[in-house]
Amino acid sequence: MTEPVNVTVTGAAGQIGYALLFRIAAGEMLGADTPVRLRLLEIPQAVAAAEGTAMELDDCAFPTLAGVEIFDDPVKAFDGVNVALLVGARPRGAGMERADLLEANGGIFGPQGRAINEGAASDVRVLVVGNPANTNALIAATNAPDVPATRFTAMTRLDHNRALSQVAAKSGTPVADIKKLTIWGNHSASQYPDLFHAEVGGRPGAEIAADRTWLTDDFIPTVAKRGAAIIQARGASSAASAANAAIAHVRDWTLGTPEGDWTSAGLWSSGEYGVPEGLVSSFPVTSDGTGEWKVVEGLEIDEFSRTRIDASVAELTEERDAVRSLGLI
Ligand SMILES: NC(=O)C1=CN([C@@H]2O[C@H](COP(=O)(O)OP(=O)(O)OC[C@H]3O[C@@H](n4cnc5c(N)ncnc54)[C@H](O)[C@@H]3O)[C@@H](O)[C@H]2O)C=CC1
Ligand SMILES: O=C([O-])CC(=O)C(=O)O
Repeated sequence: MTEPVNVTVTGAAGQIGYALLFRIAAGEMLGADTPVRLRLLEIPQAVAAAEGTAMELDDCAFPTLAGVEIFDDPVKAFDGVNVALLVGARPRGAGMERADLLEANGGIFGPQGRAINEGAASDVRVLVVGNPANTNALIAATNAPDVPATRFTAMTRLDHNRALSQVAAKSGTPVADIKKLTIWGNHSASQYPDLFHAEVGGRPGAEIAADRTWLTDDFIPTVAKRGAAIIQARGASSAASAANAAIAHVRDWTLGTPEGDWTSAGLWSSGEYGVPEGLVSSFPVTSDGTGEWKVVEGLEIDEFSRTRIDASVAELTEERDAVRSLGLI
């Protein structure tokens, strides 16, 4: 067995945390040969609940689980961290404006970014799940100036999986035969799920996208508003599907994406596809298993897609400007 990997999960006592921790401990994220040491970060009021989850983790007797520790201090929780899953965030409360939400989350992701800067292992990889995920990743990255900004990513894998499932239902093609879908932009209702470069059972995605009524009135809004639809139906936001997407994001990042396919992730832009440098935006990405995401290059973006990508990027720019004016970055 190799040396255990330190995995810190914030918001560990929340609903995504409960769906996530057991699968990480079972080896589904980093592989069955890689032991993990779980480090759970919670706010003081939720530490007791996290302790209950740790007891259950013990009771599973996972061979890949090398230990569980619980913290209410980010400096301690991120000391020596290799993989950080930033799930805990401040949900939007009644009467809260967007700026209030950004400010409240700045109070979480700023200190967490500084703690990662101070104590993380040199190979640290960070996935931000807590909303607004892209801008929270931007805040954390900006507060960690000694860690490469490309190590901070935001989760759009759930949107990617939702898009796969919608295309499978529309085309009658198994999910396994749908490749090269892309989520562009923000993890919000402005995101753009792009079918034009996809392969659907060996046929070009553009053939399915040719049904413009389905594309614009059904596919795009269904994917973009799926989070709200789940909340409406379940009375709580997506948890098991979000945990599943987080595991897939980290697994592909560290172990590699399948040959002949790509996935979607929110990455620190270096100007690809006209997305201003320093925004955390979703792109089509591959990984060769060396722990670096690469943006897929050279895709042709037509007018239809350009307008939608630009609209989502404009929203990211507004969020960036808002957190800048609040002094959070
Ligand atoms: N990017 C994506 O695709 C998705 C993102 N989300 C977001 O993930 C986040 C978590 O969702 P749930 O687990 O359902 O929420 P939840 O409310 O069940 O759990 C959040 C947990 O975070 C903890 N927390 C709050 N502040 C913290 C801090 N400073 N440090 C450590 N822990 C802290 C809370 O005590 C709570 O236990 C939300 O922001 C949600 O909107 C949810 C689904 C998909
Ligand atoms: O919409 C929400 O609050 C939760 C979320 O991010 C999603 O399910 O995509």
